[in-house]
Amino acid sequence: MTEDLVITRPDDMHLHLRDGEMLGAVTPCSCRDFARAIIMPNLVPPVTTAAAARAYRGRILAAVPETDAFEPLMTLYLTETTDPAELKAGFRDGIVKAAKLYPADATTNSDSGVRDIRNVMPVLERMADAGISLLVHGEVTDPEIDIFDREAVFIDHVLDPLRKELPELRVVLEHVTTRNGVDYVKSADAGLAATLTTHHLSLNRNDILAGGIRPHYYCLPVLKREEHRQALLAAATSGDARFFLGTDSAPHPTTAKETACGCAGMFTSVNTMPILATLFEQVAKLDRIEAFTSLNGAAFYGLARNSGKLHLRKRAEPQVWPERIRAGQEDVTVCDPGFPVYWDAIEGTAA
Ligand SMILES: NC(=O)N[C@@H](CC(=O)O)C(=O)O
Ligand SMILES: [Zn+2]
Ligand SMILES: [Zn+2]
Repeated sequence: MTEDLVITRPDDMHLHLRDGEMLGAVTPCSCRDFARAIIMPNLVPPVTTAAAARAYRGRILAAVPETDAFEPLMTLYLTETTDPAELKAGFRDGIVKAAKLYPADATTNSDSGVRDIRNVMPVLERMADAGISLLVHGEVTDPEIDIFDREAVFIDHVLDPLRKELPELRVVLEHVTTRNGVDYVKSADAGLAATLTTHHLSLNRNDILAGGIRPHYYCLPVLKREEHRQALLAAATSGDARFFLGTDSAPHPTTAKETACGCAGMFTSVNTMPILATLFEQVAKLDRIEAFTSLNGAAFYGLARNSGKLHLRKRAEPQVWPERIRAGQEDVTVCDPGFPVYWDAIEGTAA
């Protein structure tokens, strides 16, 4: 049985590549299937200047295998002291594609993030004028708010008022995890889009907690109920151009996940495309996978469509990936989607 689906080479519009040995280990995993990626700036210290973004881009390119072509699209980490002129200059030079808003302490390496959105309004106004997109980790950090409600509360209390005040600001609600988030994006006329992750499309909160606690399924925003996963899958497979793939592949050493207080993040860049082909096939929407992974995101960012192709091939036997990938002295555990995957991503042509 050979069923080949040939699609435009995908882009990953939300990716963590880290730095050092981890960067060296995980970058080739993204290059295999993806032509470009929006690179998250939450390094330690964070990427807050155009010069730091340029240097980081150089380190990423040095980790790209010679046989691959991969374009890192850099972002700046917004802080309460971000200089709008610096951001605009980086954008004008083409090195900076967007700025990322992390509410302080919302997620991995977000302690330099924004404590009060009022404090960055002057930067956001300049971004709106210049057409620079704001990418948001959309969760409030108030300890009074239940962790499963933090995205919905962020939308109501932060995002919606912000968009009313600055309707021209282009916003990506990153890793949207709830029906509320999907409905909110759909309700907007223009200038609002959302990325959807591999793991939020594949898994729900039972996968973390039922039958034993599974630290490899812990990520932020945390996995939600099945009804939310269904809403995300419906959005991803709808063809609606406001929804596109951002894997949020976020590698942490296995030792930092399998511990009493484990890090948030799943490593999915290796197997995202086969997992997505399986999910889209399950709902008879394989014809929509190209829009979701390869067309919608590029259109939002005003990028040309990739000329390379990716072949997705149906297999007789389920896929087996290495359980872990070595990264220097550490290793990273590959995300197990929890269902058999009968697709391969093969013969990616770069050109
Ligand atoms: N998604 C995650 O669970 N973790 C990300 C940060 C983020 O995207 O929020 C990371 O950098 O580890
Ligand atoms: Zn995030
Ligand atoms: Zn992320």
